[in-house]
Amino acid sequence: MIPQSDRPYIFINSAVSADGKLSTFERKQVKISGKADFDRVDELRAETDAIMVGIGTVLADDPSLTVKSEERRQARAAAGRDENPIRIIVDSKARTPTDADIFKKGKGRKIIVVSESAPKDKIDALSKMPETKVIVAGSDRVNLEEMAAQLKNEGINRLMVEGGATLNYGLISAGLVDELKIFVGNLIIGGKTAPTFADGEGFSEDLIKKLVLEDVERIEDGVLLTWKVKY
Ligand SMILES: NC(=O)C1=CN([C@@H]2O[C@H](COP(=O)(O)OP(=O)(O)OC[C@H]3O[C@@H](n4cnc5c(N)ncnc54)[C@H](O)[C@@H]3O)[C@@H](O)[C@H]2O)C=CC1
Ligand SMILES: Nc1nc(O)c(N)c(N[C@@H]2O[C@H](COP(=O)(O)O)[C@@H](O)[C@H]2O)n1
Repeated sequence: MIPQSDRPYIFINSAVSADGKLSTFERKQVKISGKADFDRVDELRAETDAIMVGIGTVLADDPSLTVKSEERRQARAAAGRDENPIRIIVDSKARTPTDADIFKKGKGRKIIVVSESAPKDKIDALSKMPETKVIVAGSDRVNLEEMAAQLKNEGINRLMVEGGATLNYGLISAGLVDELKIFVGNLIIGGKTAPTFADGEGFSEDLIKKLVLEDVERIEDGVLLTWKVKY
């Protein structure tokens, strides 16, 4: 586990259904959050240095990961920051499409984190995208600890992760997550193959992660839970 001083402060924000799912079994995006929760997420985005998702989320949702409020974008610009936080994709094999929305929507830096196993032509194509840097960490799959240290060197002190299920699990099992913000919405999605908050291989009983509850807040018909991760 790398010391917190050598990496950004990392928190995950996710919206789950009452049965803990992130999306449907077809991996179709679901509006779990209502207007008030999306606005809370927008404020969190505006306050962070960078936002990260896994390639699975890019291929499923094609998110732009921009700050939606004009006022918040202007406040960032007035403070000498880019209008949007740095948008980061964890993408071992460099599968990010060059026509993805993160390249088409909003200004600001993008970082694609790949492994040494990524095809060179794909890395070259991504490196040529405007305001985009490709970082290599790990041999076959992205090494998340190495990535976190490199992101600190890029000047990122506060990093917001927005899923998905595999990346959430990978970061938590690598001991890289400080805080979780989980909005539990008023719906049941169901499905044994639908992504949950943390998928991956799962922890054996002795390695299960324990959390400390920091806050509980009702937002419309859902609940926002804030937890710190115990290591
Ligand atoms: N409700 C919500 O708040 C959110 C829901 N989602 C949903 O989650 C689903 C996507 O989740 P996943 O398919 O699990 O994809 P993911 O977004 O977690 O990306 C997983 C990919 O990350 C890459 N990766 C590279 N190195 C890794 C490492 N060391 N550890 C872990 N991952 C690594 C791998 O290529 C892996 O396939 C979609 O259905 C999407 O709609 C995604 C984000 C937020
Ligand atoms: N906070 C939240 N609530 C939901 O109900 C959601 N479905 C998500 N999904 C995440 O938001 C991303 C879309 O971002 P853009 O609107 O394109 O900027 C999506 O990819 C998930 O990460 N989040």
